[in-house]
Formats: sequence, structure tokens, C-alpha cells
Amino acid sequence: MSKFGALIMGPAGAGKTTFCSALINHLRNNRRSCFYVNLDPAAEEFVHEPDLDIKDLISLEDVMEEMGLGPNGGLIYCFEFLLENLDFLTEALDPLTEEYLIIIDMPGQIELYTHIPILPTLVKHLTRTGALDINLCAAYLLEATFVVDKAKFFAGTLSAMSAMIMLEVPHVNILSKMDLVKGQIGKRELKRFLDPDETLLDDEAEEAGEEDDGSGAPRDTQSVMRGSSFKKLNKAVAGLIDSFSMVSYLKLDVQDEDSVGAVLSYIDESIQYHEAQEPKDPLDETNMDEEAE
Ligand SMILES: Nc1nc2c(ncn2[C@@H]2O[C@H](COP(=O)(O)OP(=O)(O)OP(=O)(O)O)[C@@H](O)[C@H]2O)c(=O)[nH]1
Repeated sequence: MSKFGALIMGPAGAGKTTFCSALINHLRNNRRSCFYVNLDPAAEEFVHEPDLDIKDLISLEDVMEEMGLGPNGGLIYCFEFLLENLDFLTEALDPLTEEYLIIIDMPGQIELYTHIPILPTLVKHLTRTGALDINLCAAYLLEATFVVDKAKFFAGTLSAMSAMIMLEVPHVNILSKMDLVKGQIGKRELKRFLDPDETLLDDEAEEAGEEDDGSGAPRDTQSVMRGSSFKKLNKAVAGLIDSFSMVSYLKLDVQDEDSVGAVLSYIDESIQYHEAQEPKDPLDETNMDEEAE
């Protein structure tokens, strides 16, 4: 039985829960079924009550109190506990049919998406044939106003790219809170970032090189990306992002039903495309015959 899901990720406050809520409204308005999973053990307020909530398994508050851990250590403990108790997910998700879109709301701690191996293990359980076998699309949210700053744009893009490389599932980048991008100037600025290439950063580095006072010391986040001593690093980072061809973002305004619908269509298409491309089972004799021919 095919299953379909969207894993909603991104830094703290990027608008993940708000997007989940807009998605649920949109699906309901279009008579589609969804199953909402909250995997943030610290989340408290929801517009739509989750159908499955990690807090029914373990809560961050309890972990911090009982284990004497801080919020980040506590979150990692909660996820390790979840990985030891995957039946919690399996029992709830296994009976779902292909009619459902499973929406999984993730926590915002950035380390989950960058270097610790917890998320890949979880995603493997969700997607693996023989386990839950969900056709999953990862949606990574970044705030639109946050990225109209080169340093933050490249930092955010690198974190999105790190999640994409770690998880190996279809991946969609989303610029959230588009309603906060004001006026023509804001929109024009943003446009430069929506389909950027290496020269976006390169131009800036050239300009900065002329202004450089020679100290090489960064004054603020902008100058970290501008200082001439960082020029080569900037170029290398921009080249890396460019060569992965992944710096494309969908614009999301949760107050606009069409915008939510467009993002959902993209997620649907990414899932379906990936499903169609799934490698054939190498042990399937029919496939072996075809290859021999
Ligand atoms: N103006 C505006 N505010 C938004 C939008 N989406 C979310 N917010 C606000 O941003 C704040 C964070 O939104 P959440 O949806 O809780 O973000 P989150 O990514 O789930 O946050 P964490 O779970 O803490 O990581 C809240 O105050 C929201 O009301 C949006 O599209 N536009």
C-alpha cells in the first residue's frame, strides 16, 4: 500500500507549524485526507491538534527536568528515545492508505539538519521498503526576510543543502513569510536571491575588495562575506551551491490559498516523480531478464 508524506523542516521560527496548519486547511478544503504528526517534543500550541504527537511518547520538559539536560541535549535525547521506540510511529502510520498526506512537523534545532545522524535514521525507517515505505518529500523552510542578506542567505542555503544531502529524499526549498517582504524594493532584492548564480556573491566580493581597509577583520555578518580575505572562500561556497543546482526556492504566503496550493502541487509532483524513478528491485527476476536483453 503506497503512502505519501511531507517532512516539514527548517530553523526555529521559520514558520513550519504555521505552514503545516495552512496545508491542512488547504487539503481539507479540497477534500483530501491528511494525518498530522508532531515530532517537536517542545511544541505546545497547535491550530490543528496533531493526530500523533511525540509528546505522548516523551516530552522535552520531562527530559530536561529528569535528566538535567538543556534544550538541545534534551531534544537529542528525545529523538534517540524515539529511534528506540519506532513502533510508536509504525503502529499509527502503517494503517494509513494512499489517500492520506502524512504531514510531519519537525523541531527547529539546526543541528538536527546539519551533522547528527538521527534524522537520516528516522527518514530511513519512514521510507524503507519493508518498514513504513512512505514516499516522502522534505520541505525546508527559510524566512524570506531573513535571506535578503547575503551572509544569511548562504548560511541558510548551506543548512538546507546539508539536510538534502543527508536525507536523500526529494527536497523542496521554501521561502516562508512572503507577506513580510514589503514593496517593490523588497521584492526586487528578493528576486536576486530566488534564482541566483555564482556572480551574486562574486559581484559583492569585488565591490568589497575595493573598500577593504586591509585589516582583513570582519566587522559584522556582511563583512564576513565581503572581506577580501574571504573572497576565495565565498567563491568556493557559491560555486558549491551552484554546482548542486539546488538554490531554487518556492515562495510561500500562508495567507494566500493559491500560494499554499502551488507549494503543495510542487510537493505532490516531487513525490510522484521520485516514485516513478524508484530503482527496480535488483532481485526481481523480470528486471534481470530485461537488463540481459
Ligand atoms: N507574518 C507572518 N508570520 C508568520 C508566518 N508564518 C509564521 N509566522 C509567525 O512566526 C512565528 C513562528 O511561527 P511557527 O509556525 O511557530 O514557526 P516554527 O518554524 O514552527 O517554529 P519552531 O517550532 O519554534 O521551530 C509565529 O509567531 C508565527 O505567527 C507567515 O507566513 N507570515
